[in-house]
Amino acid sequence: MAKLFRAVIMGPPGSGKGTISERIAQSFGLKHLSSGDFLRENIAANTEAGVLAKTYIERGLMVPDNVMTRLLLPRLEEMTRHSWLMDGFPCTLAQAKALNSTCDLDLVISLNIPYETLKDRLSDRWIHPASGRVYNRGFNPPRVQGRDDLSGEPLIQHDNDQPEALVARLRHYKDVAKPVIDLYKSKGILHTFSGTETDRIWPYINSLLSTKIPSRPETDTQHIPMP
Ligand SMILES: Nc1ncnc2c1ncn2[C@H]1C[C@H](O)[C@@H](COP(=O)(O)OP(=O)(O)OP(=O)(O)O)O1
Ligand SMILES: Nc1nc2c(ncn2[C@@H]2O[C@H](COP(=O)(O)OP(=O)(O)O)[C@@H](O)[C@H]2O)c(=O)[nH]1
Repeated sequence: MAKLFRAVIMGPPGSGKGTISERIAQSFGLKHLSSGDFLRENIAANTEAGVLAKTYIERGLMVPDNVMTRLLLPRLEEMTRHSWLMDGFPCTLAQAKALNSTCDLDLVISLNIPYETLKDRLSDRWIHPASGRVYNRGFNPPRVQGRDDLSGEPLIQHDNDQPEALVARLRHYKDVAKPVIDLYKSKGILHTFSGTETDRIWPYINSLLSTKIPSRPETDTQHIPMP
């Protein structure tokens, strides 16, 4: 079996983690795991962790580390046959240490995007709340304005994506992410990408991953029978 590949993508809100994760998943056959998606699934299924997490998310707060690790680590432990890319976790040092005790990461991508760019993107981010799919009127507009492409349901904007909330969110990100970034730097697995446009950053990420993942993982490869 091809060697499994485990990666994490980090960056402030609006840096393009979700957008780039989708491209990586498509190009390299990794499973895109998202902490936000796990939380939404657990909230929808009314699990114990989901009910607890909801009380924090509704107040615009981060979910406590012990709830996040209780929720995510068992899911990762189950993924013994898959290569994956995790988006949104770890975001604190405690989460990173817990992840470290579960698996060895091959690579960490950190996105470094200027404040003005984040502000512009997030003030125009439209979200389909049930799925977490995101749109941006300039960059990837929905086919029908204000509606999700797949379900046709209405899109919403989050108050905390608006500029008034962004400075505090970014300050919080910088404070909690710094020790995580330092940890991955010391392990020699951190790769930082800077820029204002996803389309210009993507080729660099693509070529880095091409050197690390020689072929699509076996589990995702289609076997075409010989004629
Ligand atoms: N690793 C985590 N630790 C604690 N709370 C988390 C974590 N990941 C997600 N959450 C919480 C806080 C978020 O408000 C909520 C939804 O997450 P997510 O869908 O990633 O949206 P977000 O809009 O806050 O992130 P971003 O702006 O970076 O995309 O879940
Ligand atoms: N204008 C513009 N918008 C982008 C670009 N890359 C991503 N976006 C949009 O910016 C917003 C934030 O991207 P997202 O992937 O959700 O970032 P995340 O918060 O780090 O997961 C979304 O509305 C994306 O559609 C870009 O290069 N230019």
